Amino acid sequence: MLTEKNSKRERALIVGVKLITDTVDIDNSMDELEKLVNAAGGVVVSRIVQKRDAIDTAYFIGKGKAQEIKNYCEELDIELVVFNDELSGAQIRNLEKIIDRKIVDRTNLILDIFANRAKSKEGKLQVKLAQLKYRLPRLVGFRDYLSREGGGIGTRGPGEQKLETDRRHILREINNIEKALKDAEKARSIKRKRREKSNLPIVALVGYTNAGKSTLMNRLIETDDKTNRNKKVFVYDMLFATLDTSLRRGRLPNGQPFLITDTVGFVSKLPTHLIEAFKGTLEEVKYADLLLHVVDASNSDLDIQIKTTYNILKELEVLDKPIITVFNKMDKTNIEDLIYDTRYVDKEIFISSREHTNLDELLNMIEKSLPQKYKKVDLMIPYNRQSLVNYFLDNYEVDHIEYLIEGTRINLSINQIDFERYSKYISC
Ligand SMILES: Nc1nc2c(ncn2[C@@H]2O[C@H](COP(=O)(O)OP(=O)(O)OP(=O)(O)O)[C@@H](O)[C@H]2O)c(=O)[nH]1
Ligand SMILES: [Mg+2]
Repeated sequence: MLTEKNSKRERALIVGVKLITDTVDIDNSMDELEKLVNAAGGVVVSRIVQKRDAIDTAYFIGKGKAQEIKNYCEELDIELVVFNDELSGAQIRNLEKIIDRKIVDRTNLILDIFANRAKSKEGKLQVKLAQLKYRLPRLVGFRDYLSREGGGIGTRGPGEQKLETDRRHILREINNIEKALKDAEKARSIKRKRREKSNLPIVALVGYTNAGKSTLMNRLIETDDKTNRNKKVFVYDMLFATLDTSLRRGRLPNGQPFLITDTVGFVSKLPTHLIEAFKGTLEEVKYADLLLHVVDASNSDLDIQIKTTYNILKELEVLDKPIITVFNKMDKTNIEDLIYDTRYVDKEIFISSREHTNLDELLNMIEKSLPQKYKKVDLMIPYNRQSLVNYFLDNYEVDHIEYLIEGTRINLSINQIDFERYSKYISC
């Protein structure tokens, strides 16, 4: 059943619990957990779903089931058991005692993927902070397998030995990282101020992981002819391909340039510490004029994607911004088959970034939804008003500049205030 390549990967069993009161589609949630295991470099050999009235405080799934899992692990040569929910330190310890395998919960798995993927210094610090906060109340539970040989999934990130030192040391480290992140935030706000001077409207791409945000970003930047400064972003069929925010330029049908920012994808039950830690990076969303909420229309559970994103946007306090819900991957599904809770969708559009379907319509919608703060103008500035040219060069992205006999001709998009102030220089 396993391929050559898979045989070197850690073999995992995934375990989910469906409570009687749960409304989530457990199969879909387990499919996602399997993808998360793959993204962490493991291979899922088997899965178990248990229906319960309530969670078992000591063992999460109950002692009998844990014993069953132990036998399963021996039979199928499984090294790792991954739970679809967050476990307490005591539950991890108890389960490890019975199952005698590494126990990783969903939170730790996601943190592990992030730890492996983070590239920027800030990204690494953010993940490390979330990991330390997750591990702090679970130190005792973790001691056992962190000291085991091998490491692997669930053990990467902050140095294992460090976790073996005392709580106070970890608290001090958390403190230091928080300070370093504050500094990084300051640096980012300086950069942002510089960008704000360019006065370009900002469109932020948000949504569930693997929905196609980066693919759409690459399509949108193709609208700008100055492509040499517009590097494409990374697209991959894997959860959490994008971890760092990036900013590129696009152009609306009316010629107005705009900035697009891609962000880290969301997933259901995203660890709170991680959201907390990533709030700095996600803050870019706060400065956007418009949000494009990208949804993978081909996924069977649209509501999970939509509500997860909605809740995170709510936490970031950005729900008052205009939002267009972009149903992507329409090449894989039909509009009639889409079932979702319309309460979370205001304006919507159905596209395929891969097949370039309906992108023009999307650009028109973006144009209409962006606050009309900017107007494209062609100005002729006499030579005795050269300081004005300098003002435009310093404060705006100038599309074109030409020095003619009668003065400086300059093409650019300006805000409403400047439009009124300098309307007498408009040449056409
Ligand atoms: N069929 C189809 N596949 C698409 C479409 N758009 C994106 N994809 C594929 O979906 C996968 C994920 O695309 P990304 O653009 O990396 O998704 P993302 O939302 O940026 O994902 P993260 O960065 O992981 O959050 C890739 O394999 C894309 O090729 C589409 O319109 N149709
Ligand atoms: Mg991406």
